[in-house]
Amino acid sequence: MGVGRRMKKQGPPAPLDESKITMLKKRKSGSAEAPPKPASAKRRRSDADEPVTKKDAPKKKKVNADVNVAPAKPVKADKKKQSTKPKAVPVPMSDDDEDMEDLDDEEFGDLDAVSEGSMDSDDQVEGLSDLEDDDDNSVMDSDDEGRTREAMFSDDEDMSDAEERLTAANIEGLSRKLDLEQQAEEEEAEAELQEAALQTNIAGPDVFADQSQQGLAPDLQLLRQRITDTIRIMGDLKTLGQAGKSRADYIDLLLTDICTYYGYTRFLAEKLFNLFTPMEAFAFFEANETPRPVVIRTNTLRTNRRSLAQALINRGVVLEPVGKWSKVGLQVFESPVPLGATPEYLAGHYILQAASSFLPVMALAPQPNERVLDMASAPGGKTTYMSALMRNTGCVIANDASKPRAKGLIGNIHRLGCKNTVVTHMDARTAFPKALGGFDRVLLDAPCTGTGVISKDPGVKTSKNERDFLAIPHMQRQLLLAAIDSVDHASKTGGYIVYSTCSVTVEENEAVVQYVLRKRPNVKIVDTGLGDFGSPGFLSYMGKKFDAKMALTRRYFPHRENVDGFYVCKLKKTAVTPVSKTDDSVSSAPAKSGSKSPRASSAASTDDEVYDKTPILDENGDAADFEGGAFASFEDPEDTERIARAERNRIRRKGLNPKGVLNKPKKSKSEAAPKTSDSVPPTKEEENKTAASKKSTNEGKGEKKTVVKGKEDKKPATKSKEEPKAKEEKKTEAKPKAEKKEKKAKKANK
Ligand SMILES: C[S@@+](CC[C@H](N)C(=O)[O-])C[C@H]1O[C@@H](n2cnc3c(N)ncnc32)[C@H](O)[C@@H]1O
Repeated sequence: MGVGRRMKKQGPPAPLDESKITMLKKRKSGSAEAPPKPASAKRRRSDADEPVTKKDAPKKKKVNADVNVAPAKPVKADKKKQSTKPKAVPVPMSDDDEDMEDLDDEEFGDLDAVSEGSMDSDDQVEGLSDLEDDDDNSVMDSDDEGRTREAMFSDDEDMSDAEERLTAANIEGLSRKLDLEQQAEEEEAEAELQEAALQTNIAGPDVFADQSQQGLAPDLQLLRQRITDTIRIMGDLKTLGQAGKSRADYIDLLLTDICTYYGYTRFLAEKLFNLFTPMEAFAFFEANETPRPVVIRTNTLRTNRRSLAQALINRGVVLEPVGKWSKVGLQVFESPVPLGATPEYLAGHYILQAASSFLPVMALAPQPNERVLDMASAPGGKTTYMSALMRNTGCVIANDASKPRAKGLIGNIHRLGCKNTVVTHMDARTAFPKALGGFDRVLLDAPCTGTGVISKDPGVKTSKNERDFLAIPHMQRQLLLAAIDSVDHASKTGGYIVYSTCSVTVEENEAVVQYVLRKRPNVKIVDTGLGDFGSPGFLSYMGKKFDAKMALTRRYFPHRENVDGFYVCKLKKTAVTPVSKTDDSVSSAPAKSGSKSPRASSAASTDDEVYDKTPILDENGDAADFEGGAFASFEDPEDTERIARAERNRIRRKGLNPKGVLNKPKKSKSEAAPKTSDSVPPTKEEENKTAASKKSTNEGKGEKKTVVKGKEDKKPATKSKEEPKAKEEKKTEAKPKAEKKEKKAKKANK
C-alpha cells in the first residue's frame, strides 16, 4: 500500500498502477457480489463517489457555508471551532490515507481514474453533505467509517456517535475549505502584488534612468523589474513610451538587460528575441532557466509501460504518463534511486530520453520490415525507438560521424536489445547514398546549435556565434539533400524523410527545408502526424517567405509545451531527383573536367550537391532488384552481386563510368603494371596473378616474403634507397671470401 499511497500524495496521478488496479478490480468485483447492506466505508464511498466527484464542488461550499452560519446546528459550528486545533494534527493525513485506500478499492475502474487525487476530498465532501442532508442515509450507515472516526477522534469519546461523525466530517470539510480559501487568498495576494508592481509605473517608468548604474554588479531584482517594465511599455509605446525614445531604443535596452540577466551573448539574445513578441521572448528566456521534466521511454522490445511503471513505483519512483500523445513515455517527478542505474535501466527496460525527442521518430513512423536510415544517430535515443517500433524487424542503419558518440550508441543498442540495427561511422554528407541508398525512410536528426536545449546546456548562451549559424545550417542542408537522395521514392511502404533539430532558429529549420525544396523538387512537405501538439512552422520570417506547406512542420518550445525546443519536418519523396535539377543546383564551382557522368559531374561540382541513387540501381537500371535484396541475408550469390555493385559505385565515385571501365578489354601484364591509387582496383584474378608472379620473383631472389611487400611495390623510391645498401653489404660479405681465395692461390703457388 505504501507505494501507491506515497505516489498519490506526492504527485497527481497514478494512472499507471495497473497491476494493482487489476487486483483491486478483482477485489471490487468481489465486494460487488457482497450484500449491499454491510454499511461499510466502502459502501459509503461507492454510493457517493462516482456521481459525486463532479457535482460535489458546489455542494461542498454549500455545506461548509451552512456549517459556518447555520445556528440550527450549533453543535457542528462548535465542533468546527474546536477542530481548528486538531486540524494540524495528523487527522487529515489519516483521512487522506483512508480515502486513498478507498480509492484504491473502488475508484480504479480505469487507469485514468486513479489520477484524480481530488476525488479524495470530493468523497469526503459528499459524505459530509449526505450527512447533513439526510440523517439516516447510507453515509451514516457506514459502520466502518464510524469506527475509523472513533479511533481517530478518541478525545471526543463522550460524544454521541452521530455527533462524532458530524464532527469528523465537519473538521475535514472545514479543514479542506480553509486550505482552499488560504490558497485562493495567497493566489489573489500574489496577483495583486504583481498588478501593483505594474501599476506603480502606470505612466511609463523611466527605464532608461537606471542605466547610470552600469559597471556595478547588477541588481538582478531591479534588472528583472526593468525587463518587465520595458516589455510593458513596448506593448503600448504610444501611451507609455518616453518622449524621444523609439521602439529601437527600448529593444536595445531590453536586449542589454536580457544579456546581463540571463547571460546570453548579444548576438544570440537578439536572434532568439526576434522569434517572438517581447513578452513571449521573456517567457522563452525564463523557461530556459528551468529544467524540463525528466522523461523515460519504455523500451517495448523488453517490457511494457505498465510493468515498467509498476517496477519503478516499487522502487519509490513517482511518475506518470508523459501525456496522451505518447504510449511509451513516463514523466518522472521524483526518484530515490538514480534512474540511470536501476536494474530495470541496466536490463534495458527504458532509456532516459527527452519527451521532444520522441517526436521525430513518431513522425517518421518506421514500419516493421522496412529499411531505415538514421543518419546522425548517436547516442541512439531515436534509433532504439525506431528499432522498437519496427519490432526488431527490417533493418536500421544507425550512422554517426563521431566515433566516441558511436560507442555510446552501440552501448544503448545492446542494452535495449535492438537486433535489427547496424552501426556505421561515416560522414553522412558524403557516405549516403553513395555507400547505401534506397531506404524506405530516413531520419535526419541533424547536428544543430542546440538553442532548444539551453536549459540542459547553458553553454549555448555564449558559445554559439555568427560563424556557427552559417556553418551549421550549411551542413544541415548538405545532410538533408543526402537524406532525400538516400530514400527510395518508389518504396511501397515509405518514401519519407524526417528532418529534425533541437534548435529553434529559423536558419536551422524552415530555411533549411526551404532550401532543399528548391534543390529537390521531387520532395514535398507532408503532415507530421503529430496532431495539434506544438505550433506550426513559420510561413515567413524577417521578410522571407516560405513554402505554404511549411505550416505542416512543427515547432516545440520550452515555454509553450514544456519540452525542449524542437523542430520536426516530414517530407515525402515523389520521384528520383532529376539529373537536370542536380545540375541546376550547381553553385559556383565548375564541374570536374573530364567527367562524363552528369551525376558525377554535378556531385563534384559543388559541395552541397550529392548524387541521387535512389535506390542504387543495378547494371540494368533495375530498382526492383533491391526489394528485400540490399539488406537481406548475405548469401554467397547475392554477395557476389553486391560486391560487383560496390565496385561499380567505387568507380563512379572516382568520376569514371563503371560500364566503360569494367567492359574495357583487360590489358596485358606489362601494360597493367603501372597502376596508381586512382586507377580501377584490380579484380581478384588479377590480384592472384600479380601475387603469384611477385612471390616467384621474390623466391627467386631468395628474399623473405613480407607483409609490406605491396607497399614496397608502390614505393620504388624506398626500394632504390635500399638497393645500394644491399650491394654494399654483399660487397663486405664478398671481401673475406676473396682474401681467402687469394691466400689459397698463394699457398698453391708456393
Ligand atoms: C542531434 S545529435 C543526434 C542525436 C540522436 N539522433 C539521438 O536521438 O540520440 C547529432 C549527431 O550528429 C552527428 N553528426 C555530426 N555531423 C555529422 C555528419 N556529417 N554525419 C553524420 N553524423 C554527424 C553528431 O556526432 C551527433 O551525434
